[in-house]
Amino acid sequence: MPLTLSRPDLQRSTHFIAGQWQRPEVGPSFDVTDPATGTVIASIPDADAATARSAVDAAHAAFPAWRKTPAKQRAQILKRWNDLVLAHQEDLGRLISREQGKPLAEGRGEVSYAASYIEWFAEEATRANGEVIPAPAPGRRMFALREPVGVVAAITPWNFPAAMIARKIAPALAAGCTVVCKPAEDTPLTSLALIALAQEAGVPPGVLNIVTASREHTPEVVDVWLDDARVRKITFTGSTPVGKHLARRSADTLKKLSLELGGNAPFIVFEDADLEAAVEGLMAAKFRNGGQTCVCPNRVFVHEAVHDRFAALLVARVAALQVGPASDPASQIGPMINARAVEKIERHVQDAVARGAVVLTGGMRLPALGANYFAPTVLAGADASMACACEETFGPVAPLTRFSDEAEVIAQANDTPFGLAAYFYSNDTRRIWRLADALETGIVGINEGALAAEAAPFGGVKDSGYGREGSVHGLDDYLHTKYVCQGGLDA
Ligand SMILES: NC(=O)c1ccc[n+]([C@@H]2O[C@H](COP(=O)([O-])OP(=O)(O)OC[C@H]3O[C@@H](n4cnc5c(N)ncnc54)[C@H](O)[C@@H]3O)[C@@H](O)[C@H]2O)c1
Ligand SMILES: N[C@@H](CC=O)C(=O)O
Repeated sequence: MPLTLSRPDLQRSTHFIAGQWQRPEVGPSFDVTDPATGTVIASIPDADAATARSAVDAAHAAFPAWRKTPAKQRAQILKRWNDLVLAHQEDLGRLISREQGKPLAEGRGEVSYAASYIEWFAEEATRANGEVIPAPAPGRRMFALREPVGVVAAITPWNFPAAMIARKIAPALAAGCTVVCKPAEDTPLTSLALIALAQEAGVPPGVLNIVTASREHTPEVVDVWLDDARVRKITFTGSTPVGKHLARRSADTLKKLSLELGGNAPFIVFEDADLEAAVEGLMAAKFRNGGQTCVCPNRVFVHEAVHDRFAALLVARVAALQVGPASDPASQIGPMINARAVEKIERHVQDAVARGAVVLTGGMRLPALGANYFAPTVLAGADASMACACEETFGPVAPLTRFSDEAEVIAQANDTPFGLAAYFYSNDTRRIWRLADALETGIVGINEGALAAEAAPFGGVKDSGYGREGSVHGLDDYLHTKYVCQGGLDA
């Protein structure tokens, strides 16, 4: 089915550097495909090192003027960008769904979610206040000023192609930084459309630059940015191995880093929980975007007293999920992003079954729908020896594990190198605060499955990374503090 947009010009297929949409006359390109069908949607340029460098040249040249642009003016541009994103919600939602595969309702929802970060940081731009420090000696005035860090490189994932770009670019621009961006190779079209709207909103040439690259060429592009001392910050969302690689490789130029990496979220259901609410919460947290979200529960611990009742309620809901392409309005679970993703999910399920888990529903690919579909799955009898308990499955699989004791389940929940999100359901106030304190994660959901919001600090601990996106803390990652002291002021 052709992709029809009310603004066809939002479907861009070139780099955007120094305010120009640029497509090299010669040079490699790569295909963007619809994960539902495998059909090619677009062919876009595959950047090389020279293109990556020219993006930094543009961002570096634009930085002095942009940092001096009054915060209120930067805020007004961001507000116009927010308005344009919302005005084109349907087109952007269609683009997201087509290249990423999520159902159209979720695609539209992601557009509002992305816009909420742009609006939030438009407002935060005008509040990057410094401090006047009481001087410890006479005749001095002491200040802490907050300044933009400089050129920021943003590397984004495919699972939220609009929201992850917005959550990085909006605070960078609000702080007065300029940006070079490389979107995920699976979903570049949404990013290009967002940048086209930013240009329309009045972001000056060079302030925002985007280059597209295939998986093969991505290291060549990003290595240029890692080695270039003019790039002062890397902001990355994606897998932990790539995040660690970026941390190692940026050490020589001591860049500031924000890393939003993988998770292995526990979801704990205590015997005193409201089971219907817990099932509802798990459905929202686990099956959003087909389970391809960094905060998706990866391990579900259920108290033995309620395990079978919870499992029955959950299986009824999961078995009823409608799987299909985004083009079908009835679809609730779309295709997985690509063949690698389906292979990993299948491997996790097969490994769990080989180690004694039982499939309560799902458990297999759905080839009649297409190569990238996997049935929403519930497993019982999961344990810590299984791959699905140690690695992020990133798919629609809920592995259930019985537990009997609070201390034991806390230890199990924390027994992972990851620490992004954790969820639990309980109605015991003392237990609630014991758990909130004991869980080693950056985010805790208590009787709630949907946690992300522009006003909330999003980020992890341990191997899930560092830095916070969104909230009043989200701007800090794009600012540094300059201490200024004036002496000789004694009367
Ligand atoms: N935290 C998240 O939101 C998130 C998002 C996507 C994937 N993941 C995790 O990562 C797993 C693999 O997914 P993926 O392969 O798309 O993630 P990935 O980390 O490989 O890709 C994320 C981004 O990093 C870029 N990238 C890849 N290799 C790079 C390199 N050597 N140097 C610089 N940039 C590089 C990609 O092009 C993409 O833009 C998933 O199964 C999931 O566990 C997490
Ligand atoms: N999708 C997350 C980010 C990573 O997947 C969010 O809920 O914002």
